[in-house]
Amino acid sequence: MRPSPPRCVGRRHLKVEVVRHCLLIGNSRWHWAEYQADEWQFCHSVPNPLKLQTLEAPLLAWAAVGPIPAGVALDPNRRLGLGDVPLTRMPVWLGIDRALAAWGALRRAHTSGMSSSGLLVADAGTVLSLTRVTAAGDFAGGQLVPGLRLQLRAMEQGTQGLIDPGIGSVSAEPFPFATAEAMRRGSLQALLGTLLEAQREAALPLWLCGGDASVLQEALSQRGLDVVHHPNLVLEGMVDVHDRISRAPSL
Ligand SMILES: Nc1ncnc2c1ncn2[C@@H]1O[C@H](COP(=O)(O)OP(=O)(O)OP(=O)(O)O)[C@@H](O)[C@H]1O
Ligand SMILES: CC(C)(CO)[C@@H](O)C(=O)NCCC(=O)O
Repeated sequence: MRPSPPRCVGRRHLKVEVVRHCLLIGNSRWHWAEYQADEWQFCHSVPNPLKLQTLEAPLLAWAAVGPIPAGVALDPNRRLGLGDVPLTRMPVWLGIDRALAAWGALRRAHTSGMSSSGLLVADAGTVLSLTRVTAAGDFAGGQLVPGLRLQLRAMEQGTQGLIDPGIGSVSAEPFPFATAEAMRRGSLQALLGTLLEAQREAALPLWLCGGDASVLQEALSQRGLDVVHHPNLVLEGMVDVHDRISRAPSL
């Protein structure tokens, strides 16, 4: 997708290409797609309203599941909603990040000839969302479970004796002695169990994205389950949806 032709400034051969952005406001972090030098790159930051003010050009598109800080001016005409995502049978309450991840995966599957059946898409973010889609693009339900970091935080908040050890490497020991290690191992096991069981029940290829995807992919592969790992499915889906909208003839 090429968002706009490069702007020519001054002499005929001097081209200045404006960097363009899409933004997904997540529950904890902000996720950016950046178009520069003919390619899209993806990065993740803490919520960063200041960056919005310093962009060279207005956002191409944005969406949000997390809070939009007061005073942040985002163009409502550039906001993507469920109606923009070419999936069917989506309930109105579905999170836009789930729809975009599912669309990103389905699109990739079509392109690579992997779409004979449906897909199970896991977005391992603040909440790990599982979203099932049919090969025809129908939303077909899912599951939601607290993500790794949220589980650790919840254990501190809900108890007297536990302290959130923060994200860090998870020990290979299945039954660690140390509390912090036991919390991390237990939280990872909860996600692995959810994914293994869901994949078994759905009998569909499992696609994985989100902040905890790489640690999960490695652990799943050790347990004999190969997943399709593309960390930025949500942003890829968003860029594609924006591309379709901007190419569509206006009425
Ligand atoms: N620098 C980081 N800051 C926060 N979380 C991180 C970081 N690096 C990896 N993670 C992991 O990423 C997970 C959060 O995933 P991600 O950033 O994709 O989602 P999010 O923006 O927090 O939420 P959403 O799912 O709404 O997009 C956490 O469980 C955490 O373990
Ligand atoms: C499930 C989350 C929190 C995942 O980010 C988000 O997609 C959301 O707020 N969804 C709304 C409820 C739903 O998707 O069923």
